[in-house]
Amino acid sequence: MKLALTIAGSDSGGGAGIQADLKTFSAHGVFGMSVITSVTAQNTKAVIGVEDISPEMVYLQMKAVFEDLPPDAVKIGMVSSEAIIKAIARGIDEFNPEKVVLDPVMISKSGHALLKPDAIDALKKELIKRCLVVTPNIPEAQALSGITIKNVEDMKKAAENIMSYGCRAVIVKGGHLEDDAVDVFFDGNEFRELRSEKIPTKNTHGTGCSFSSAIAANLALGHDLFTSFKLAKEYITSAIKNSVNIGGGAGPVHHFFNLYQKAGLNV
Ligand SMILES: Nc1ncnc2c1ncn2[C@@H]1O[C@H](COP(=O)(O)OP(=O)(O)OP(=O)(O)O)[C@@H](O)[C@H]1O
Ligand SMILES: Cc1ncc(CO)c(N)n1
Repeated sequence: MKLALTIAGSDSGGGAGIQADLKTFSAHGVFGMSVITSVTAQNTKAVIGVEDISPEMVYLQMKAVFEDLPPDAVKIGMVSSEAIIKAIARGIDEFNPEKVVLDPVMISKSGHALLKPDAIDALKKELIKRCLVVTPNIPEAQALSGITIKNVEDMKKAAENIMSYGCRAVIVKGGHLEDDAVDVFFDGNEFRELRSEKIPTKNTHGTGCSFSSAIAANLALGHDLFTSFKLAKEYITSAIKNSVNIGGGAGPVHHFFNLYQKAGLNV
């Protein structure tokens, strides 16, 4: 059994954060574990409260997991504050995971800040260099690079800039582009693009979380980074196509666990 760990915030609505990550791991047949950084009171419409877990408790959750259940890959999502970033950096340095995917979550789809503005500097200086790949969406790539992004060329410039903080690859996600959903991958040598048609739906809660968790799950399964990106892009496209129209706001993407299909059952 392969193991994957998510270090992220809890979404009470079940569509993003820890909940989306664990559903994604299960859909890939990977055993999921969690380090909770923050608890959000959230649904498809809004975030109505946020309470951070103490940095020491974030570190202790990492210690408990790594000392007994060393993960094959790690995904980091909402980190909330500089103190939590420092606790995660301490855990990474002590336990040395090889494959870390960082989704630099800043603002929820409903518009609520999930990272304190003064923590962006710590994200750049303390976390990015400890990660294999960073997966910003367009507003996050703009905030990290200082480059205004209007098209794929700008996405490439931003990816190059973010690489300078010391990760081994960057994927700038194009879900916020007007036309096709184009994601740009850069590993310091070459740029590669994966494109899918924009699916016309309001139900995209959890796309970014599920996408980065799918990359981590595929890395845990032993795929190389670009293959993991390609598989994750297929997974998220399918999850958005099958997104669920629940709640009054942006409904969640759907995660398939195909064990029933494997057993020949049609449920
Ligand atoms: N409407 C859509 N149709 C097709 N693909 C999409 C759509 N929206 C997002 N994607 C894809 O989903 C993945 C996640 O991208 P997105 O830019 O939505 O992340 P995000 O903004 O970080 O998500 P979140 O708001 O959950 O944090 C990318 O591969 C992107 O191309
Ligand atoms: C806890 C959490 N993490 C990430 C996101 C993504 O926007 C969210 N809405 N909530």
